[in-house]
Amino acid sequence: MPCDLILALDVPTREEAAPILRQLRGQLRWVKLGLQMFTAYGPNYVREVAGMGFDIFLDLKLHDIPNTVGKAVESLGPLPIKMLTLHTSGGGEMMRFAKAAQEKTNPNLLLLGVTVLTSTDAAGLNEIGVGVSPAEQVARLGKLATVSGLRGLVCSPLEVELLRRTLPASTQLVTPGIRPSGEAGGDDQKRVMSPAEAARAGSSYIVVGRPILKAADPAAAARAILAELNGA
Ligand SMILES: O=c1ccn([C@@H]2O[C@H](COP(=O)(O)O)[C@@H](O)[C@H]2O)c(=O)[nH]1
Repeated sequence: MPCDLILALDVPTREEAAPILRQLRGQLRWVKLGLQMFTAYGPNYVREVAGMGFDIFLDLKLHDIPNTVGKAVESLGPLPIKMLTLHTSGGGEMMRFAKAAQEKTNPNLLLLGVTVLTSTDAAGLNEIGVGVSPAEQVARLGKLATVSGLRGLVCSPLEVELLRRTLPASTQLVTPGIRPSGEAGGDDQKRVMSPAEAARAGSSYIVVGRPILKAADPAAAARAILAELNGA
């Protein structure tokens, strides 16, 4: 199963983003715009990056009452975005409202349900009153998202094999928590794998931010990961 790279463009300014996008144009297909860039520059920046030829994953992780999330999806629908996130922990009704709004405003948009953040481990789940392992919670939320109409999930690559055994084969599994060493350390990501391991496990897409953005040559780091995926 092919696995593509999504660059998480988590930088403070558009000036910092510009040379990276310029150098990767034509080589990288997907760019993820998240809370940092969207809160700074808003919908116009989404249009601008899409206009450069990139496919846009808008990672806003919506989580609110069903009506509010549905209305937010309606407002976002006309944007040139191909993926949009919401938190599955918002519940089945919230996801159904989001799905209905997406079908109405942007039928080709893939809604992705975030299961358990890759920065959360068993202790982190326990801290918020969830007494099961990350894998069990991901399986539970993944099933809820699927019966609520979502066709894609965000999870750690560590849970991909488990989800592939239980969910429809067409489910798109998008996995952040990618570290080229394959090991967590030094930052907030806890449930991690290397790019090649994540691809072999069955990820549809991997999401990589800091390992590319903090490299001496970000464009070269992105190209190295693309090559690693091609060889996986
Ligand atoms: O569970 C999740 C969901 C989303 N993310 C996002 O992915 C990138 C990862 O960035 P790195 O710098 O490679 O850690 C970031 O934008 C997160 O908001 C995630 O990490 N985990």
